[in-house]
Amino acid sequence: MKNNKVLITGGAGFIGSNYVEYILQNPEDEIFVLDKLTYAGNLKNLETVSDKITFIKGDICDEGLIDKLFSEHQFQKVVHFAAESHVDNSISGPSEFIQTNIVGTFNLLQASYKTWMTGPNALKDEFGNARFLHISTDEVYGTLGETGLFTEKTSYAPNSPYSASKASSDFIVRSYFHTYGLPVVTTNCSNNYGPYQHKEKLIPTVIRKAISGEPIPIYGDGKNVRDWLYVTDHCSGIYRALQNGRLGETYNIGGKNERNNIYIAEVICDLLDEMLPKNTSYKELITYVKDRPGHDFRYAIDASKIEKELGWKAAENFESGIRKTISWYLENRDRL
Ligand SMILES: Cc1cn([C@H]2C[C@H](O)[C@@H](COP(=O)(O)OP(=O)(O)O[C@H]3O[C@H](C)C(=O)[C@H](O)[C@H]3O)O2)c(=O)[nH]c1=O
Repeated sequence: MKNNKVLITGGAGFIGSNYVEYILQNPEDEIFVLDKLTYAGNLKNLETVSDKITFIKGDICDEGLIDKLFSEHQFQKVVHFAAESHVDNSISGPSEFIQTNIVGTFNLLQASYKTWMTGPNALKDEFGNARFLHISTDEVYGTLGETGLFTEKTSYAPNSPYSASKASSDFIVRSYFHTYGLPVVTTNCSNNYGPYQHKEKLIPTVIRKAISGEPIPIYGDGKNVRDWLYVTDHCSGIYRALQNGRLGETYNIGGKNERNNIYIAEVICDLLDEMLPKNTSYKELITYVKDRPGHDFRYAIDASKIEKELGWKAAENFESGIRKTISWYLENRDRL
C-alpha cells in the first residue's frame, strides 16, 4: 500500500524528471507525472522509471483537465515544476510564459484548494498532510552586483518576462497560504545543470558547439556570474522542503558555486580536450556575441536557511559535477 498520491507537474522536463528518478529510489508514494511535452519535455527522460509512474500528457493551463485529475485521483501532494523556463525565449515570446507560469500555477492552486480545503474533510484524514511545493527560481530577486547574496528576505525585482512570470506565480502561491491557509512551500533555486538538461541552456550549448566544431556563443563579455547547482542536489533540497519545510515559507537552494560564463566555457573546453582530444583546443571556438537584453549580471544564493532548518547541503561542487555532466552528454549525443 503506497502512502500518498503525488502529482508531479513538468515531470518530463529536466529538473522534474531528475526529481522523479530521485524519489523513486524510495518508492513509498504513488507517482503521477503530468507534462504537456512541449519542446522542452521528453519522455526519454522518464525511460528508466516508466513502469513505476502514471504518465498523463496534458497542460496545466487546461482548467477542466486539472479539475478532472484532482477529482479522479485526490492527490495529497503536488510538486510543481511545470514552467516555461528559458529566458531568451521569454524575451522573444513572453505570452507562453504568462500563460503557463502564472495561469497554470493558479489552476493547480485552485484545484488543490477545492480538493483539500473545502467540504467536511478539509485538511483532515487523507488531506491532513497535504502539501503544495512550488519550484521557483533565484531570478525573481533580480540581479546582484559584485558582492552580496540573495536571502529569502531579499526583495523581489525580476528583470525578464520569465522571472516576472515566476515572481507572479510565487506571489499567487503565497496568497493562497495567507488567504486560504493552503499548505504551500516555495523553493527558489539557482542555475541547475546535469543529465537531461535541454540543449538550449548554456552548458549543453557549449558542449554541443564544441564537439560540432562551431563557434561557442558567449553573451556580452562573459563576466556574468551564475551559482551552479547540480540537479541531484536540487532534488534532495526539494524533497526535504516537501517533507519538512515550514508552511508558507520559502527556501533558497543554491550550490555555492559562483562561476562566470567564460570560466564555464573554458572548463568545459579543457575537459573536452582531455576526454575527446583533437589537434587544437576547443577553447579556440569561444566567440563573444551580442549580449542578452536586460542580462542580469550576477546570481548568488545564501542557502543557510535550508541548511540550518532542514539539514540540506549540496554534495557536488562544480568541477566534479561538470565532469559527470559532460560524460553523460558524450554518451547521449542525441540530446545535444
Ligand atoms: C544559452 C546561453 C547563455 N549564455 C549566458 C546567459 C547567462 O548569463 C548564462 C546562463 O544562461 P542560461 O540561459 O543557461 O540560464 P539563465 O538565463 O541563467 O537561467 C537559468 O537558470 C535560472 C536559475 C532559471 O530559473 C532559468 O529557468 C534557467 O534557464 O549563460 C551565454 O553566454 N551563451 C548562451 O548561448
